[in-house]
Formats: sequence, structure tokens, C-alpha cells
Amino acid sequence: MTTAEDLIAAADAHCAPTYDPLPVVVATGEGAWLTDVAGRRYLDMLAGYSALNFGHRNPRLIEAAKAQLDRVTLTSRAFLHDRFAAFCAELAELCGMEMVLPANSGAEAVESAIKTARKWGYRVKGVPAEMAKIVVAGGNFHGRTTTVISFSTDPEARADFGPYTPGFQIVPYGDLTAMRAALTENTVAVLLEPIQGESGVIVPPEGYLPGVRRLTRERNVLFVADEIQSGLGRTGRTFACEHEGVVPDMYVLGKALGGGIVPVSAVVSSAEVLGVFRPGEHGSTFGGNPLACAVALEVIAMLRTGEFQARAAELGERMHRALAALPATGTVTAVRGRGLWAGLDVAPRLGTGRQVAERLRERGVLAKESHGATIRLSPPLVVSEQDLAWGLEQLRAVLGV
Ligand SMILES: Cc1ncc(COP(=O)(O)O)c(C=O)c1O
Repeated sequence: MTTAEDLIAAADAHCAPTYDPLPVVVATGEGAWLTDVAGRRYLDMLAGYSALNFGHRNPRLIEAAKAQLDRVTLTSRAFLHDRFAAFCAELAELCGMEMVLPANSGAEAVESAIKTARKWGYRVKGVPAEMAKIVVAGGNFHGRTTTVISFSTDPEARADFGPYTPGFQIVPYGDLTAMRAALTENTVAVLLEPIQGESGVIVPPEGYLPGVRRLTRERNVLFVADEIQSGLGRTGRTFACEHEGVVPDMYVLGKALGGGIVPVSAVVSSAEVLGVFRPGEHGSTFGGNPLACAVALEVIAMLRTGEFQARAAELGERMHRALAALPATGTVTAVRGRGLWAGLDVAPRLGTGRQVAERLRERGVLAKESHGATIRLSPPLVVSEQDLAWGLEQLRAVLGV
């Protein structure tokens, strides 16, 4: 039998070393649980960075995917297929918008949103050629492509990948005064995560998102919400923006939209904004493919029930109540988050976030560190109350409380 050690060594030998995965080799998954090649079970408290909101191999999604596999899987956009119109219409409706630009990965959708905002700036707002500016926040994470890392403030993500794409201005996250000062007549968009995921689950101060909405409306600037990680139920609402009653001009979606089965992403906006394109100006061979549409349609139908959002809100409240007790123990210096999503900063005496993640793994819980001392928790929204409580018990045991 091939052991986990053999498989890890083979992956190390043949895969570009862009990741440093925990030493576990998964063989199967179901709901909130993964099983490794030796048959050991782990509670998945990461859920593919929120791509698995509906759990591993969700039966409804598997059924939708299998049915579509038996019909047609790819046409490219050269021909329409019979799931495409429904996918666009239903996703637009879920977002309270009118049009969809389909893509595959999160970064591709962010790139598409940037291109959309620039076209809109030149064709609708009347910004002079090559002058469009997009305002983004410090600590952002929007993906790994060259344009997207051009405005990253994370040296690790950015170093040695230049030359960088111009046209972006970085302001501190959560600072409305800085945002107001940054908006000029050539600003076409503000691009923000309503909660910053990769940075450690940073929730902006109350009033920030409505303030950005007000400012962008006053200055005729598009408010682009990257809800790739925060959206589709994770925070207890369909969109994180909803917690403050904010409706952006554009949503960027990905991850959970494909139910953890197929990569699906999209830009969703008004007909005025997405209608700026003409055929030939943008495209994607796999964007909106039949398999992606079939799975995403089922994801949308599941979100329409409101069941997953309610579950994230209820279990999230329990989780945050349990986590809120940790700072008093001196093991954790800060707890942040919303819904079934949390970032904890571990006290330095407990070691690095990575070391804590390793100790969690030894106890049967998979979670991931981010940036040194932070541990992120984002279990599938289908996790049972008992399993979640067990996972949090393992966390307390690792912290020694
Ligand atoms: C907010 C946000 N935007 C964009 C991305 C990039 O998505 P992908 O990895 O699918 O390109 C991520 C991924 O973590 C994300 O969290």
C-alpha cells in the first residue's frame, strides 16, 4: 500500500512548492468529515476556505452533477446550452442584480470585475483613456494573478513578480476618511472584501461599508464587493454586505458557488455595468459550462431556502460564544468573525499558528493558520452541533484550557 509519507514525498518532488500543506493525505470526504489514506477521520474546520459551505459530497449537488455528466459537460461559449440562461437569471436574482459574467476561479472573476469597472469608467463615466483608478484596501486578498497581486500589501504574495499593473490606490481598511480622500474624478471603482478573509477574518468597524456605499454613490464610483469567501451563507446571511444593509454595484462570487465540486465564479451586476461589453472583448472557455451551471443552479436553490444561512447564524453564535471565553485564558489575544467564520490570534507562548494547526491535526481537527499567529475556523455550514462542539473542545485542549 502506498503510505501517506510516500504520497507526500511524491507530491513534494513533482509539484511546484507554492503551498506548505499539513501532513495529511485525504482519500475521502463526507459532510464535515475527511478520511485520510490510513483510514483516520478528521473534522474539516477549514472547508476549502469556504468553498465547501455545503459540505463534502453534498448529496443534492452530487446528484445534480451526475445528471449533468450524463447529458453534456462543455460547449464553450461558442454555443449556448440549455442550463446557461437559467444560471445567469437565477444568480442575478439571488444577488438582486440583472446580469452575470461567468468565470471559473476567484482570481479570474476579480480580474473580470476590474476589466468591467475600467470599461464602464471609459464608456459610461467618461474617464480619459488609460486614467481609470481603482481604490482597494490594505490587507486585501483577491487572488494570485499578476494584476491582482499588483495591489497586494502582502510582501510574500507580491515580491519578485513585478512589473506590476498600475491604476490602483491602496487605503487603510476600515478608514472612511482615507477612502473619501482617495476618490477622485478618475476613480471607477472601490474593490473591497466586506470581511477580509486571508488577512485573518477582519470585520470592518460598524458603519464602514454603509459609508463606502454613500461615498461611492455620491462620486459615481462602482462599489465592488468581493464576496468570494464571505458570501453564499458563511456569515449567516447570503452576503456579508447584508449585515449592514449595503447593496454594492457588483458582487464577485466564487468558491461555494461551485459547491466544492466544480470551479465556478462570476461577476454579478446591473445591465448598465455589465452591458458595457461587446462580443469579443472578454471571454473564458470554461466560464458558464453546463456542469458548472448545473451545480451552481442547485447551490442557488439551496441558498434560496435560507436554511444554510440560518444554520451559519445559529451555530456561528454558539461558536463565537465559546471562542469569546478564550482571551480571558491568556491563550488567545483576539477573536474576530461573523457567522460560522472566525479568526483567532494565538498568544506567542503557544507557538506559531502553524504549530497550533499541527497540534489540532494530531487531535483530528483540520484548520489552517494565516500570517503567523492567526488560526482560521470556517467549518462547513452542514457541520452538526455535536461535531462543532467536539472540534472546539479539541481547540481548547490544544490551547491547554
Ligand atoms: C476574497 C477572495 N477573493 C479572491 C480569492 C481568489 O480565489 P481563487 O483562489 O479561486 O482564485 C480568494 C481566495 O481565497 C478570496 O478569499
